Amino acid sequence: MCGILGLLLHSPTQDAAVEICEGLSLLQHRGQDACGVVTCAKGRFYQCKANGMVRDVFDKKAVSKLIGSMGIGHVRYPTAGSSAHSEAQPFYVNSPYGIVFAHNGNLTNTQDLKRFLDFEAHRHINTESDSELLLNIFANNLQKTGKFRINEEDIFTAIKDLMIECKGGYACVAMLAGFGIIAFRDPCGIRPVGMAVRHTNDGGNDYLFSSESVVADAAGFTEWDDVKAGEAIIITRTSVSRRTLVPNKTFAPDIFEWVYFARPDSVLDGVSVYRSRMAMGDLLAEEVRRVLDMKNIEVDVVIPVSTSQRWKHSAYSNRQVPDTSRVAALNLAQKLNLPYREGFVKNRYVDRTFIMPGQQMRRKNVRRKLNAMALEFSGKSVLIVDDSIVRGTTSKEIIQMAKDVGAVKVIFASCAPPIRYSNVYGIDMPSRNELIAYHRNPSQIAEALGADLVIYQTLPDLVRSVQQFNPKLEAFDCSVFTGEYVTGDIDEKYLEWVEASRSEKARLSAPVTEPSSSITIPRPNGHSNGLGGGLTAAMKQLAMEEEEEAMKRREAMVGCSGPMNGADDIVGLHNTFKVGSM
Ligand SMILES: O=P(O)(O)OC[C@H]1O[C@H](OP(=O)(O)OP(=O)(O)O)[C@H](O)[C@@H]1O
Ligand SMILES: NC(=O)CC[C@H](N)C(=O)O
Ligand SMILES: [Mg+2]
Repeated sequence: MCGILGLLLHSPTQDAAVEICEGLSLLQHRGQDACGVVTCAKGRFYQCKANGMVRDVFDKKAVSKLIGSMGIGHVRYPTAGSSAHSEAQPFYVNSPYGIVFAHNGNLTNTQDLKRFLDFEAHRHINTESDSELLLNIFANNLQKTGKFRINEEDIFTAIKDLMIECKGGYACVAMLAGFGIIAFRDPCGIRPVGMAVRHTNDGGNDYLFSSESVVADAAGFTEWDDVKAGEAIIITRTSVSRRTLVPNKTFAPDIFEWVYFARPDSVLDGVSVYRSRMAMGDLLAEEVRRVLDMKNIEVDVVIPVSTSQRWKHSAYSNRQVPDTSRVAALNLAQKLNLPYREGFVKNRYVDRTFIMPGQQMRRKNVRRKLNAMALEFSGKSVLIVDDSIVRGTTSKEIIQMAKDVGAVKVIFASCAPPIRYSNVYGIDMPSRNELIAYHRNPSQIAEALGADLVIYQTLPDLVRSVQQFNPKLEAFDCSVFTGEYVTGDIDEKYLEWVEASRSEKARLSAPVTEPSSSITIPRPNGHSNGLGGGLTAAMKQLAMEEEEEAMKRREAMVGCSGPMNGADDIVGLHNTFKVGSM
């Protein structure tokens, strides 16, 4: 799950960069590792990208160099490759025509694509990012037209072929130099992207593509319309063309977008995230009541995992972390007629922990992020509500915190069912073994977390929480709960490979060979960790993570210290590159 954005302004004399950066800051909750923007003016591209948050990478000087009235942007949460600067997006290829590309999701046939691009298309791939492969497949398909100038028809054909060739989850935005911006969504519509319009005073239209509708609302765009599964939209200065290219698959957006990823003030595929979370609280209340009655347990107070906040921290103000569990917890408390109290106070300067790289970093940050107020816990039987329990990092820490400040009983309720399976479509949950619910029943989970009782939402109720607001949504990707993958092509061998190559453990072991391939996956950042042989696994893990953090800091400072990805040069962070105009 990353954030993607595209903007084309009606006036060719206006710059798009400021609005793109503001939009990206509204999508920051979708990716905190790296961000980037590429704009286009008179057929030339201008780029700025680096590891770090939008507020850190895009200062006034950087934005002022991004000229041009159209552009695309990206915030990254890595699910393939590493966190290296070279894998920050948008990606660029100069041929054909000059293309930049930003991707949210994850491909599941990367080894086949890699082989094809190498042996048949003869395209050089310089990183481990699946998004670089996706871009090169798109470029190769456009190249096949052999045309000096292309049109919409050629682009639709290229994307249609891409949708047949590329498996997995992908919502993408692209820009062709001097031509326009493009958005498309995989045939199951697993990841979100939509479009909106802003009517200008001189009778023209500005166009926006964004992962979430909140960006459109904030920038005065209206007529939000989701890109359909298997559909592509091409916007030039003179036309908007849209076409469903692969119509026969089941539309199955990832239900975890409503559970955790998206902001509550967004509407995804016709369903308000906020309303769906209220419904999650209502339905979870019924399950909580049933279990508490059955076990004859009394609860004094309902406490969500975090508190709301808004802050002005940078040029891009009004950033708001989703704080997913609050909406549901409030409804749950009302339904059960129990007091609702904000027992945990959040340090607003610590970001989302689940999307942080490395377990050590995630654990450290839960404590830094949340503080339990003794007066709400002491001597009470508390029901803590969170949106989900994944690795158990957050819940374990806060259950302990609640006990430390005197809670006599801690019951933990989750708005999502137990998560027992890997995600392969763009959420970094590669390893079943790392999931607290894997091979555990609720009472074993409670024991592992240190809670007196854990209560989960049922899957039918979770589906109902979203579906009731748009009955046209007939299916969802619920693979993390069921192990059933909507693309229908994920087998045990693939899951084992993902697990072996991307789990926490994998980082400590030797490179992994991909299934039925001789290609090796290098360590994160493609370099040796330089550790001696006498360290314990835990010490190695910590040292690796610290080294990675330091590496990221160094990379963010100098702009590009890793391998290049087409557009990079060695002039530093705010590099500008130029390509021939069309
Ligand atoms: O079981 P875990 O592995 O800890 O993952 C689940 C937790 O991670 C997320 O919080 P996060 O801090 O990322 O974001 P938030 O501030 O939106 O709650 C989510 O809301 C859960 O609290
Ligand atoms: N979370 C995402 O959407 C990640 C996009 C892409 N797979 C990457 O790792 O950069
Ligand atoms: Mg949370």
